[in-house]
Amino acid sequence: MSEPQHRPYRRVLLKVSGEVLMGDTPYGIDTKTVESVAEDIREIVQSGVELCLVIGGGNIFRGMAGAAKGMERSSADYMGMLATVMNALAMQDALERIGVSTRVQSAIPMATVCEPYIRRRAQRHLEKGRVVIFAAGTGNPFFTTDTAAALRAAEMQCDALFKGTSVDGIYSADPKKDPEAKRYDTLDYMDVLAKDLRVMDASAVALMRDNNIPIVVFSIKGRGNLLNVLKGQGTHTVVSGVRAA
Ligand SMILES: Nc1ncnc2c1ncn2[C@@H]1O[C@H](COP(=O)(O)OP(=O)(O)OP(=O)(O)O)[C@@H](O)[C@H]1O
Ligand SMILES: O=c1ccn([C@@H]2O[C@H](COP(=O)(O)O)[C@@H](O)[C@H]2O)c(=O)[nH]1
Repeated sequence: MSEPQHRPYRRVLLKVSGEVLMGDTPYGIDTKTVESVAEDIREIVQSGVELCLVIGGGNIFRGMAGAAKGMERSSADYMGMLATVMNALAMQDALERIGVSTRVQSAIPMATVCEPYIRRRAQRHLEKGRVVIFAAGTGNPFFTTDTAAALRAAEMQCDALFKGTSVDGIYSADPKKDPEAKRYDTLDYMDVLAKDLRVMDASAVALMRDNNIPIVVFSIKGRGNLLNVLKGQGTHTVVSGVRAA
């Protein structure tokens, strides 16, 4: 497999898997894990990268899980979106405690808690060096935070979408289920879609393909991984329009 190509990124959207924020606990927010991710984020903000964040909600609630137990899907999805607001506030708190200036913007307006999502305002925050945390996904049920991350990455004209998750890249099959699965260094958008490699929603991958924004999948579990991957080092998979040789 070829070495991943490094290109400098000026503005990045980082999607953090909600499940990672559980740390070793079975549910919810592990403060130490949130603090560790916050330290990683501070490092890359200090390196001059403009950073926005989308955090999943899988550590608290997923709409599909509620629907599987008989809930109306839309109501369950709104609960999932509210879960992402809790994660966003936890991350904001951890970042501000270590001196990183942040704003939370929610796709579901909640005026007493955070700003509503306003695209031009978010861009201004980024220009000023603030980390913008986009909460409540897209604000619509039947979507996921992967799609929200892709949507905001396109709106913010990001140079890359980083997906920080619990696996260190995209494999030929789910590595948690298939120990024989092989990791790719690079992939074309179409490969991910055609091979049905389910590390990220197909709608998110298609949106990134249409806007020619590379996706970088890496494990955010190890301290320092984010900066390494940003430098083009460490283990990760880059998805772009460039097919591997
Ligand atoms: N081909 C594949 N390569 C790598 N990972 C895969 C693949 N197929 C499925 N996966 C799974 O995808 C998951 C990565 O997605 P993640 O858990 O971050 O989901 P998410 O829904 O975005 O996050 P959350 O809901 O926790 O916020 C990993 O747990 C991994 O086991
Ligand atoms: O745009 C969106 C984003 C999310 N949801 C709901 O939230 C949960 C948690 O998000 P994950 O991406 O699974 O971490 C998701 O399962 C949906 O129920 C949504 O409805 N719309």
